[in-house]
Amino acid sequence: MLTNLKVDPEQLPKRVIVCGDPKRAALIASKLDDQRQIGENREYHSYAGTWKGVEVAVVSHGVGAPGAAVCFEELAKGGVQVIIRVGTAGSYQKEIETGSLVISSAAVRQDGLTSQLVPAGFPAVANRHVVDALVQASGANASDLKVFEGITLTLDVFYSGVLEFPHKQYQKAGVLAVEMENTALFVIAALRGMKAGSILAIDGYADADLLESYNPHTDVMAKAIEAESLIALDAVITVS
Ligand SMILES: O=P(O)(O)O[C@H]1O[C@H](CO)[C@@H](O)[C@H]1O
Ligand SMILES: O=c1cc[nH]c(=O)[nH]1
Repeated sequence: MLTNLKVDPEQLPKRVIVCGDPKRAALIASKLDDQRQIGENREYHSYAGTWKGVEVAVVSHGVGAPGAAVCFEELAKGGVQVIIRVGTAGSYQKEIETGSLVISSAAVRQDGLTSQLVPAGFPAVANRHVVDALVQASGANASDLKVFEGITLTLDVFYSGVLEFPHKQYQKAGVLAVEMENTALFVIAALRGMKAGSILAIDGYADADLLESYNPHTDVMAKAIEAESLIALDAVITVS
């Protein structure tokens, strides 16, 4: 039994969709055939079923890299081979508007977790086959939504303290979006031999004021999350 997920590895499919929010996990899982819950403990809610005839799991990892890392490590222990994160993020570029999608090709390691796992120069990169599969699946599922591909940033901070967010320098460097778990996913996947990728629905422009207007519970976001979920499900079953 996987200790924190409380999932029996024998019941765990080798292809997994992960997301922060347990309710989003339930929503994505509801699209599967033969859907069943295979675990529930803390923020980790796990489901299994089939998508277009292929066994897939959906697991929530909560907010932030350390808790998510526990999830990703236990999925690796359970024999998982392909993981795609279906997340939300703030935009770093004005042309990437609310409701757009971003496929992360790599993530800047501004989190604390990965610096305790690997040296500073170790890259956090998505698997190229997973990125390709996400781009391919976007063609069929994104319809009128704009889809971007590029570097994202992972931060530990959601509400700032007395220090300023590092948004401006990364906006200038061409980073597309900011979220809180991609580096943990990409580094742990590299260490444990899993293929990982991430697609993000944009919930606003990330400047110092974003958190005052932050609202991921709108119709525009629901549409983007629906589209990215279908894209990720199609992609996760095509990666070999
Ligand atoms: O929507 P999820 O997948 O949780 O992703 C983003 O949303 C959370 C912050 O509200 C963080 O977990 C961040 O990475
Ligand atoms: O970390 C996050 C997640 C969503 N939106 C943000 O602005 N930041």
